[in-house]
Amino acid sequence: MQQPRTRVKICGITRSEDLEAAVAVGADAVGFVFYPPSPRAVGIEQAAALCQALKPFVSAVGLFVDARPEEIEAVLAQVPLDLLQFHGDEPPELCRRFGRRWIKAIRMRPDIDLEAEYARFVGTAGLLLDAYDPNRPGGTGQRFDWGLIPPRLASKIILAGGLDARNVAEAIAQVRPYGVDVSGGVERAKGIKDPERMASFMRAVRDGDRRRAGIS
Ligand SMILES: O=C(O)c1ccccc1N[C@@H]1O[C@H](COP(=O)(O)O)[C@@H](O)[C@H]1O
Repeated sequence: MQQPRTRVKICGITRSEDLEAAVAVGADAVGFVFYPPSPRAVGIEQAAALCQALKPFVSAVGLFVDARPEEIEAVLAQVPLDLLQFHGDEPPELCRRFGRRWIKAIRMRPDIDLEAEYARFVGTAGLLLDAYDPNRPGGTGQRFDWGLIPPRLASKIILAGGLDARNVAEAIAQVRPYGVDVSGGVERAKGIKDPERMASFMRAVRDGDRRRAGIS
């Protein structure tokens, strides 16, 4: 079998130079946060302009947190998103109604039954797992217990939550996820990415891929 390549999304892009740097280091996807309380939030016109600069074969992901359907439609009318990321308490019916591919974020707590969540969100392209924080819906820079992930689901999982260049190789070797998603771990300030941190993160991901393939 081919050596697996863990897909990488760099989330919370707000500036064209950060988008270019993310693509240059090999990100498979970039994320735009349409959640106004976030320090990484972007407006519709800003995101549309950023997407124009996106190279082929790199996906644009739109992140929403319990947005109203008309707010999501307004974004979709102007921003060419490839994938929707639902990071709140959206029910499956809402996730499915836009005719776009989507992923559902699950905030991990010890009592979560991930098999049941995967069965509930029929049609999802994957489950994005993030740390649970009672006060913030995501982007907290916190990790969760990776041991809560059933190995059977690994190929459906996009691992997130407190990842950075120091821990992502171990995360990949242990969880063997389809992809990883990072925001705070590659920033120098909220919403401002650091090219060096993005490059080290990508190197660490490839290191994790070698470890998961048993090549070290
Ligand atoms: O980035 C944000 O501000 C954000 C706000 C609300 C929900 C999710 C958000 N980001 C997502 O959070 C995870 C983990 O981020 P971090 O690497 O721990 O900083 C990631 O999936 C982002 O897409």
